[in-house]
Amino acid sequence: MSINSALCIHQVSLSIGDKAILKNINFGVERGEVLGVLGPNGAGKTSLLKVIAGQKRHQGVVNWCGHGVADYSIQALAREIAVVNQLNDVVFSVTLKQVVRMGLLPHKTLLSRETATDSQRVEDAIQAVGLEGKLHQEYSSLSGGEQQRGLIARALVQGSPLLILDEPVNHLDVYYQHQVLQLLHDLARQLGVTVVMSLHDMNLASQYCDKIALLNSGDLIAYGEPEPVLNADLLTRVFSIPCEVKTQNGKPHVSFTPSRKTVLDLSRWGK
Ligand SMILES: Nc1ncnc2c1ncn2[C@@H]1O[C@H](COP(=O)(O)OP(=O)(O)OP(=O)(O)O)[C@@H](O)[C@H]1O
Repeated sequence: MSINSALCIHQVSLSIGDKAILKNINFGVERGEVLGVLGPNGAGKTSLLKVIAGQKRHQGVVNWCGHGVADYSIQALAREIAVVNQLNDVVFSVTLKQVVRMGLLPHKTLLSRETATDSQRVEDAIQAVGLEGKLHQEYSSLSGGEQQRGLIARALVQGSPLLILDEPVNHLDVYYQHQVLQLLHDLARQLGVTVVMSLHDMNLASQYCDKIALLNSGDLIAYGEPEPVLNADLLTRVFSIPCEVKTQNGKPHVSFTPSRKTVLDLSRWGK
């Protein structure tokens, strides 16, 4: 990890009450890299993304391009960092186009009007995520996967050089999982956008991420390229399920082989 990395996470810790959520995390991400944050439920993935996005008070340093995220004004931070949270951040009655248009706000003043170029940018982003037929549909009536793609379109419109996404493919079918991850990968490669996202699917992470951060109970267990991090012994230990890793198309491919025994006690639910 370099202290000079575009995104530098240095000795970052987060506690809530007496619970340590993140423990002395250190890594760096370069411009145009795609980082996948992996780990079991409760490992601290969302908390880490919120810390990086400047949404949670923490100990230690989070620098983006040499400046602490806490030092940016709210509008300057929104120009630098676009965030796609897990679904639920649009609660009022608006169309898809209006939601995506919100991505323009960090670039506008109170009095500035939307230009033809702005409008085209919004429509292009909606097209990029395959929702051009839904422009005027009420956002809340879209399916979970369509809403997710709408939020990604909003982040595209925002045009920030750092893109943070919490489980961006969670609600997507297999076709759109690959479409969205390929789009994020292309943004990184072609426009130099730095992408940081949490994922649960290790094989998607292996295919689309340059680096992987593996968290467990708030600790950074491993960090680096997919091959050393997606290691069978390590994953078996972290996820408590036997696991095998083979190489497919030059990338690690992970298969878990769970035992059929359940740890949940169903005896009280019988007749
Ligand atoms: N406000 C809070 N108060 C108490 N505990 C919290 C709070 N926010 C998060 N936590 C705890 O911090 C831990 C990490 O939560 P986080 O949401 O970051 O995990 P995650 O890795 O994203 O999990 P998941 O895969 O289930 O989404 C969890 O044990 C969670 O219960």
